[in-house]
Amino acid sequence: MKNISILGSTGSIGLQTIDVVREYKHKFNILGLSTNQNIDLLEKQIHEFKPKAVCVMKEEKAKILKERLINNNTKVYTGINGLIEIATLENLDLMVNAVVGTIGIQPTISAINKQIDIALANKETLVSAGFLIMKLAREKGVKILPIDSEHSAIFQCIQGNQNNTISRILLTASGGPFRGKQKEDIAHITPKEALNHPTWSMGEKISIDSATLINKGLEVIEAKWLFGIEVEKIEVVIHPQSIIHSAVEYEDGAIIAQLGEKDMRVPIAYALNFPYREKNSFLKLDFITIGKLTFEKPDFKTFEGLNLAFEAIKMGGTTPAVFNAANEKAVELFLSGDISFLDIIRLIEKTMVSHKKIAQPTLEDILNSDKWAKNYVTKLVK
Ligand SMILES: NC(=O)C1=CN([C@@H]2O[C@H](COP(=O)(O)OP(=O)(O)OC[C@H]3O[C@@H](n4cnc5c(N)ncnc54)[C@H](OP(=O)(O)O)[C@@H]3O)[C@@H](O)[C@H]2O)C=CC1
Ligand SMILES: CC(=O)[C@@H](O)[C@H](O)COP(=O)(O)O
Ligand SMILES: [Mn+2]
Repeated sequence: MKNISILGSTGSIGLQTIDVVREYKHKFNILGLSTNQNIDLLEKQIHEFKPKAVCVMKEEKAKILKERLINNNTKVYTGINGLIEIATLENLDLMVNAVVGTIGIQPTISAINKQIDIALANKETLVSAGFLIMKLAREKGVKILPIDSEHSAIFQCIQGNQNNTISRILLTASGGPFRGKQKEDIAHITPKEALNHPTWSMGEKISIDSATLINKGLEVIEAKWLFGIEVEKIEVVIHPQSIIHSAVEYEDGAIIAQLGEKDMRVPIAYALNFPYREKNSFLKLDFITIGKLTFEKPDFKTFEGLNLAFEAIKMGGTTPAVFNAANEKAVELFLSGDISFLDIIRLIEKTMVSHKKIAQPTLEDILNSDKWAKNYVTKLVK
């Protein structure tokens, strides 16, 4: 039995992780769960899995849940300290980080310090603090197992090839709901249109990131840290069918790709069962039904956010943290109807220009830069 905690168990990845646990009931025991505020769903999960402890980020919601669980053995925590508690519970073997945004940084670092392996969906954590996290994980001998579909694909393609040099990573992208559009076509699109992802069903924030192609920018940075590869060797390829989840080219010209249905439970199950592949009931890919797979160059002119991501990682230091934080805040403002779709990019750019980079940041510098960038974007919009 592997003891796991799921941070963000009420979200898209969280729920699919729960599904994976149901699929392999005999293999996993849930010790901890967490939500931002969805206590109704968390309560159902508590009754099903009887975890030792849960965290409800919002204090007022945590209070209500505590009252509902008066005769229950599950402990209810709240706030960032509560989230860290769930990430570091005694006897935990694996922490699944499925929260959205940089709130995931501190629990990840705390779990690594306790030598708990991480299954990581929360890409913002690596984009912002990748250098510190990967260094700490190496020092503590902790595994960071990717859940993000492209990174899981790359991770699968490098198994058994660790002694060979990668010449190129082919990072696939669906192109999002506005693939093929010009800037003027997307200037006035609504959140509903932007949330309509062509191939995946995901949480709101990542869906908007896919629409701006910033998701791919975040993923380039995530891949750099996870696989220790220069960004110059990462090529973004638009692949509208989302069947090839990414590929790795070696020096001899051989390209190894990972393919599969558009089902996040496959990379989640791989991370949870690593290094084993366990049988499951998930839908399998049928080549004949797919017919053909196509590829295109990304449109950097329309989707400038992708350029900004490359710029941010080349600048290094606290710049990727600022790029990420400005995006997080701008996406929130777009979803609440306060700014337009193209404002997302304008706000990130302005924030990056005004930022005074710290070249060798500590964790505190990164958390401060994150806070600064989010406040800066808020002020720009007021
Ligand atoms: N969805 C997908 O298919 C994929 C997602 N990812 C990445 O995985 C991560 C999660 O994405 P996704 O599942 O789509 O997101 P969702 O928005 O669906 O879920 C996020 C989860 O985190 C909780 N949460 C949100 N804000 C906070 C906060 N401030 N403090 C504590 N908990 C919080 C939510 O609680 P509540 O329910 O109360 O809102 C929810 O449980 C993201 O980093 C995303 O980029 C990567 C690849 C694919
Ligand atoms: C499922 C997954 O991993 C997402 O990150 C997905 O890749 C988003 O689709 P885009 O390729 O459109 O960004
Ligand atoms: Mn992805």
